[in-house]
Amino acid sequence: MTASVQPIVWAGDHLRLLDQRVLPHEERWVDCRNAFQVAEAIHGMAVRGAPAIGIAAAYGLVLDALHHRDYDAAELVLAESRPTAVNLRWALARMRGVWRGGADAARLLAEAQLIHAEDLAQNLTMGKLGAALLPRDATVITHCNTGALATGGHGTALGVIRSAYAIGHLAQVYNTETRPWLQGARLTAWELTRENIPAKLIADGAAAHLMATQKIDWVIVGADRIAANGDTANKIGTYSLAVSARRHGVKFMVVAPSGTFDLQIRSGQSIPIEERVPRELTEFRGAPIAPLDMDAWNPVFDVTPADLIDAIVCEKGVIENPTEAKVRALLG
Ligand SMILES: CSC[C@H]1O[C@H](OP(=O)(O)O)[C@H](O)[C@@H]1O
Repeated sequence: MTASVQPIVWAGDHLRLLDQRVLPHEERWVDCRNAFQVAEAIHGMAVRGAPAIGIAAAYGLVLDALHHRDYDAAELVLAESRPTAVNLRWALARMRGVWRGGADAARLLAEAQLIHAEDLAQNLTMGKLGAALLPRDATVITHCNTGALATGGHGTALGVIRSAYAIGHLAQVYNTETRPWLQGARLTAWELTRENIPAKLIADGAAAHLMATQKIDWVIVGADRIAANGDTANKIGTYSLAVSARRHGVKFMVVAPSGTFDLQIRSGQSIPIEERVPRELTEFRGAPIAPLDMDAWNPVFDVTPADLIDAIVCEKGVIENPTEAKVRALLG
């Protein structure tokens, strides 16, 4: 079972990206013909989501290889497009391994397409593993967008939700709006409503009240980088969801493929947190929300300590109550 939407499409000599800046009310595509244009699409969040930006970056290298452009320059501009999601660097490293072997554009394309296909397969595996942790007719909260739009298809946390719904283990989703970029209100809502999965949108600030007043079984989120000890960087607001979940006896699940783990860093303190421009907070689509002279601080990720996480689901298996020993045992 895969989601109907495919936001990343290889079109023979260019890459087509479903522009996530204008969903859900407009379906517009961005056509990229070189690595720089893919890097711009990643930085500008036309394509976003940790696995999706890794997949897009892999295709970006192919675009430049097709025209025999400098590989190192292409890799650098892509690597610098966003700092937190380690999947970007993981994909670039995997492609470099192939290029170093003297690969031509056709071989690089095959590897990019393999990364893309493997991500979908991993998400379907994680969907099954995560759905099995949920009780029948579960009620869950999810944050940001972790669906087909953020991955190679099906999704990570939203993939667990899709898989759980398919087997009767899901009665209700509450998806947070996820300010300031509204991945939840615009993208997760779009994916859930297209598939008639029972969901209610909530303000980010309503999640703790929901957990305090109603039976919530799990909070299920994605990840952008997971340190060796299980500390997890994810969309801003994830940490406060984890604190509220622990306070109210709600279980907390992180869903991420193995390409999201960064075993080079031992704790979340070493994860670079992306800060974006203040106007993403003070405006929405160019319309001012705050006074024009209002400054803002706009970190777009935070780190949830491993001791607030009940389970990390990846395609290699489930890590319950994650510790460095357990993470390394599963992921080497
Ligand atoms: C499937 S992981 C998606 C992950 O990426 C999102 O961040 P962004 O929308 O800024 O790329 C968010 O942290 C999601 O959990």
